[in-house]
Amino acid sequence: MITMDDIVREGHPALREVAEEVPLPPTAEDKETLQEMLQFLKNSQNEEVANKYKLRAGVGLAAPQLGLNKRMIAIHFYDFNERLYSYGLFNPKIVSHSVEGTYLSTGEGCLSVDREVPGIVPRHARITLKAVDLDGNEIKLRLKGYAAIVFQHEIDHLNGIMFYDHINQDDPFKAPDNATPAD
Ligand SMILES: O=C(O)C[C@@H](Cc1ccccc1)[C@H](O)SCc1ccccc1
Ligand code: NI
Repeated sequence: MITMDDIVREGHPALREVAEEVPLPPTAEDKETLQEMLQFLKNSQNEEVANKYKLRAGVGLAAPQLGLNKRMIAIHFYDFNERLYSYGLFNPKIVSHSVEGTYLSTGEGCLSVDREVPGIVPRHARITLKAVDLDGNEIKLRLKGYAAIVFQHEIDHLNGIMFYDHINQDDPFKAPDNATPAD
């Protein structure tokens, strides 16, 4: 099972690389890895398992955070309306996005960052994403609000981008133009 020991921390080169497309159909190994990434998120949100294995809660995980240069992400969370988002995705791609922006008023964190980095992280308010899921199906997702933020955070990891790269260094808590908070 994946534990925090498997998650690389800032400074590791994998977090600053552009990850490679995964050849499809996926190998059994790539499929197994993505399934383990999804299981990690479920484990991290289960109090008993998280305490036993000292897991930090996570709603998303990208393969580069395991030191793997592969375009794979796992997502697992319930949004504010209790809708479950649970996906293992190969080669996710944002195909369109809104001009309007959004952000979490409390900022963002990252399982690969063992420190608080305060500040607003501007994100697209709505995105349309295409990917291949664990069953090999091509899927298209239209996302907004918190869900859009989580998927953008993970897809950033595939492009070597960390959440704090987006924070306005001159005024970290300045609300971005044309943006409304998601929370
Ligand atoms: O490091 C990661 O990629 C996982 C992040 C994803 C994330 C953080 C902030 C905003 C959107 C996505 C972890 O989930 S950080 C810990 C966490 C746990 C529960 C809720 C929000 C953040
Ligand atoms: Ni992260």
